[in-house]
Amino acid sequence: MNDRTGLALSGVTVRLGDGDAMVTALDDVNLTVAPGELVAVVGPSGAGKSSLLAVAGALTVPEKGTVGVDGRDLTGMSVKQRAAYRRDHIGFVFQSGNLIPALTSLEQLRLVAKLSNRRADGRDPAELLADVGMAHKADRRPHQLSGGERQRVGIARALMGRPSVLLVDEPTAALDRARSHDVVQLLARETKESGVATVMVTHDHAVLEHCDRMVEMIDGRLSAG
Ligand SMILES: Nc1ncnc2c1ncn2[C@@H]1O[C@H](COP(=O)(O)OP(=O)(O)OP(=O)(O)O)[C@@H](O)[C@H]1O
Repeated sequence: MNDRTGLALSGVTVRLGDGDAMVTALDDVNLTVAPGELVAVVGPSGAGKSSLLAVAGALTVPEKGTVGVDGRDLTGMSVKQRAAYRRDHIGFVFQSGNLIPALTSLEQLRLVAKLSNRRADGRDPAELLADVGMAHKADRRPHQLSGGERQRVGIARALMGRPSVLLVDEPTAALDRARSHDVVQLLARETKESGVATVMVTHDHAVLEHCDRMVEMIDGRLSAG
């Protein structure tokens, strides 16, 4: 964890579509997120928030600019290198938890351990499940869990490989107010404890109090909120 410097996007420009339908989804975006920091990204629909997560997670490569994770620039990597880097250093949490229907909570985490090359220094699935308050539901499958519980398992799964960067897309979209606070509080705590640089896209202004910082995205440009 000592060689961590977090996430650094510099001069990132992403264009999507082609011809007349070309859209500048990200326009010269700069963003740094330190290890242990939780940064919220807000902004209207179509502003470029998903595009930001996609470049930060090495799912897409920007037309211009650099995307650094712990000082390594992801934009110069081959597709294969990026996939490996993503698997080993970046965690994703999606709106609905995106869990595998047939697997229990514990099995969701064990599967990650099995697929990862970094098994030796990964987290212990049962311990991590206990950390996120889900030990008592280790044997439940996703359809037997509430939305908030599914998110907890999704967060634990994303942290299994000790990622440097955690990318979270609308984690409270399907949750009521109390559950939303619980889930973002958990994210804030895990961010600190595991020293991960976390970016959370949200429409939910009620949960911003748990974040270290907020930035606003409008028309592909980022400004301090
Ligand atoms: N594959 C694509 N081809 C062309 N344009 C696209 C494509 N994907 C997204 N866009 C456009 O790029 C811009 C940014 O989209 P993006 O999905 O990043 O916004 P967003 O802030 O995440 O929106 P939302 O809050 O609705 O999810 C929008 O104008 C969108 O219409």
